[in-house]
Formats: sequence, structure tokens, C-alpha cells
Amino acid sequence: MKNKLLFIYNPMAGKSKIKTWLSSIVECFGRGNYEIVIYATKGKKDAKNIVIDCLKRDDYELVVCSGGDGTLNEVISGIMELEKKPVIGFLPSGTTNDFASNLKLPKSLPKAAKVIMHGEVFPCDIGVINGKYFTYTAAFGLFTDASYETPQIYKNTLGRMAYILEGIKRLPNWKAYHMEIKCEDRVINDNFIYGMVTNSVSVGGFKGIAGKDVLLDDGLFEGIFVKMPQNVIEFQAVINDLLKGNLNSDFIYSFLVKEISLLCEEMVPWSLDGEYGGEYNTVEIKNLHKAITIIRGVD
Ligand SMILES: Nc1ncnc2c1ncn2[C@@H]1O[C@H](COP(=O)(O)OP(=O)(O)OP(=O)(O)O)[C@@H](O)[C@H]1O
Repeated sequence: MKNKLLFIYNPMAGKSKIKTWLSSIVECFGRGNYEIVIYATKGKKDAKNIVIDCLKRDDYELVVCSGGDGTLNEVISGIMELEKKPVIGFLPSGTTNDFASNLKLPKSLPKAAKVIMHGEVFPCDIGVINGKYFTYTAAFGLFTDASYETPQIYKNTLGRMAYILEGIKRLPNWKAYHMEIKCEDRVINDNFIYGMVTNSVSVGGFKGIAGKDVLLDDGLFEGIFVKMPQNVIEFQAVINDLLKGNLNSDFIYSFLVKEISLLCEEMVPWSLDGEYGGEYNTVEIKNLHKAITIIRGVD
């Protein structure tokens, strides 16, 4: 009997390049001797609902999703609600594809499909923030709303430049949040313009932002919190440090976290894997060690 593969793709992700390669990808999965069930998503939460519906009805060994980090987040959120968790394959066809850089996947979709058929299955950490899952990043502050407020039509036409332009619009309005951060026995009180808890070598399309040694299965996230700079020169220095992955800066707190809580006097909007993740004044984040299994390329 053939093993079952559920293939979910977002036809609108990135520049819709999945449409060009659909037939080659399905042929590749067929050669892997799978019986394939295919769904195209129609909008928000669709990928999550498809995963839950299909996997409650039938046994699937492999769930492959194609889209951006938002689609992957929805698929993982669905799988986390199920007792029996299938292996996940990711075909990155989104705009920035941050998480894909951790999986050593080729840029070409048919080649990435081959990796899914022959790659290495490994257990990967994910995060949970106030009951919502994230694959590689939970963030607040400067630029983070650009990740979910950039209109899809601009992403389809301009690609990653759409995010950069949307981010530039926000430069004149930096807002600081006064927060108390608790992590193990450490308590920090300060004004922050940006913060993220991440498990990725690339965030917002910028590589090295969380340092050079990011491990996906060590039970730890990198926590990075940027203090409010006092003037434009300091601000520019902080941005340069972040882009170069130089976390040894007077304005940046950076440390490894398994669990962390943040308390703010006001509601703070969060972005989870580049999508809107809700507003909170109290946040609890935990690393769920090796909670999913996903396929990655081998060197
Ligand atoms: N058919 C569809 N039309 C419009 N939006 C969709 C459709 N299917 C899914 N979506 C929504 O599109 C959003 C973004 O998708 P996704 O992350 O896959 O692509 P992207 O935003 O282009 O890529 P990236 O996250 O890398 O920037 C998700 O919130 C998803 O729910």
C-alpha cells in the first residue's frame, strides 16, 4: 500500500511561482511512491483547517506545504493540535522565506521537492506565545508590523523590496515600550524599540541577525531586545549592529532563552513568523523542544 502525502500550497505566496512548477513537484512526489492529496489555500487559516480536517479523517505520513513562513506557521499550528504528528516538508515559495534558510533547501522548487523525498528528517523546536505557535520568530516593535501590513499585491510584484519600502515608511516613528523582562533569574527593566525571540539564522530576509550559531533543536531561542537610542546616530549604529549580527552592543540585550515573560503597561502588537500575532501586555514564551519533525537538506 502506498504512503499518503498531503500537499497544501498557497497559490498567492511570493510571486506565485509555485504555479509554474506544480506539475514537476507532483511528479516528483509520485516517483517517491506516494498517494497524493492536493489543496490550494483560499485565505487566512485555510492551511491550518485543511491539515486538521484531513489528518483527523485519514493517516498521512507526510504533509508538504508550499508558501511563505505564514503558510508554514498555519500548517504547524494545525499539526500541533493533533496527537499523531506527521513529518513536515516545506517548499519555500514566499517572499522572504526566512525559515527555509535553516533547512538547507535549494531555491529551485523542483530541487527542493527532491530534497523532501530524500532529505533528513530531524526533530525541531518551535515556540509558543500565549497559546499561539511560532516556527522561528516572535517579535514586537520597529518594522515588525511591516511584515504583516505589506499588501500581498506589492509582495507579488516587488518581492522582498515591498517589505523594505514598507519598513522605510516606519523609520521616522520609533516607539519605545517600557517593559519588565524576566528570564530565569534575570530581571530587566528598560525602554525597548524592538524585541524578538527567534530560532532562525535569517529574520526579515537578513541573515546573521540572531548571531552565527543558531541551533534548531537545542531547546533554546535567541532573545534579542533593543533599547531606545537617544539620537539618530545611535539609532543608525544599532541598526548596523543588528544587520551585521553584532550583538555585543551597548544598546542590545541578547541571551539564550528557554522560557521568558514580558510585562508592559500598554498593549503591544506582536508578529509571529511575519504574520500578525495579536496584542498583549503580558506575554509568556516557551520553547517546545523537538515538538515537530521536519525534512531538511544534507550538506
Ligand atoms: N489564496 C489565497 N489568497 C490570498 N491570501 C492567501 C491565500 N491563501 C493563503 N493566504 C494567506 O496569505 C498569507 C501569507 O502567506 P505566506 O506567508 O504563505 O506568503 P508571503 O506572505 O508571500 O510570504 P512571506 O511570509 O515569506 O513573506 C497567510 O496569512 C495566508 O493565510
